[in-house]
Amino acid sequence: MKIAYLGPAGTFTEQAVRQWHPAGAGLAWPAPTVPAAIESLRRGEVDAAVVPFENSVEGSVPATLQALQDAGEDGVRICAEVHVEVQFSLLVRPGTSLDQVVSVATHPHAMAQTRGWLARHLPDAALVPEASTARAAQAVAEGGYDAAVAAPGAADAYGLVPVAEHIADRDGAVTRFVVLRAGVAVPPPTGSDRTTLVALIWMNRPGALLELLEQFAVRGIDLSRLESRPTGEGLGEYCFWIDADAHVAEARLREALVGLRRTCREVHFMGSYPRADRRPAQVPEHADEGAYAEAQAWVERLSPPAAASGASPR
Ligand SMILES: O=C(O)C(=O)C[C@]1(C(=O)O)C=C[C@@H](O)C=C1
Repeated sequence: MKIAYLGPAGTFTEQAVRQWHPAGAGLAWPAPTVPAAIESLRRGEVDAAVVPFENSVEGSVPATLQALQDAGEDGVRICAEVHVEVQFSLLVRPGTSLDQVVSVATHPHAMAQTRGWLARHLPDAALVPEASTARAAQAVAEGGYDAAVAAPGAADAYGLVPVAEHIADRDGAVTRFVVLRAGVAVPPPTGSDRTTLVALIWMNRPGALLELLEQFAVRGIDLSRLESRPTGEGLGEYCFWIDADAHVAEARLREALVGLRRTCREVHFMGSYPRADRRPAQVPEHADEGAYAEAQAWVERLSPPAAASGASPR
């Protein structure tokens, strides 16, 4: 399997690839940006793309959400997720000391997670955003900057050394990565699944967001994430990214999707896939498969199809 990921070698995304597909990691293609990884999947040059989705401290990764919004429902789908614990080191060329550092490069999400440490220890340093933490480390090796905030493992890849370790402002940060594929079947339900949707509601309709949430609430579906993002169509035009703790094969989610489709301007199905933490879904009794099957059968008994009831249309 050929896998594209946000490169170069040494990113946290590469760690996610190793976790998801240890055998495929050696052949993986380090894409320069998230959109480039997704585009290579759309063009059929790779079988999967692994990209960062959200971080427990800094929130969602805009480049990924935007690229997926641009790709639309028919482009690519999420088929798995991977959680990676992130830890940051300040990497320099051998021989550089902390007081010699006047420029620091890293990915904006890594910058945000180490902002306090950088302000305390390098208040005068120029902070430069780079495409990834490993790209920043590579640029330090090339002489472009004095230091990079990167994964500890990136030091070996680029001949750098840590001048400081564990520099995150909060311990235990986790980044959630998603595995994208094109033209493959939805993975079967496992009892611990998530479904990602993008919904565009009628913005001028009072109660439209409440109506969207009700589709899940009345069917006993827990939402683990709800985020509004601009659609790009104009000021005040938003779409909602939703993570629902259910699988599209379950009756409760299928009915919720019917409700969303009827009441929203647009709904995009981005994939149903197993949760990385394998936490079993909490399904209330009134929303389990048995409850839906029993209720459906009852409705059918109430009004049999016209032909079967013997009624002749006039
Ligand atoms: O630059 C990397 O190493 C990445 O894999 C990207 C990324 C991100 O987009 O959040 C992943 C995890 C860290 O939070 C910092 C950067």
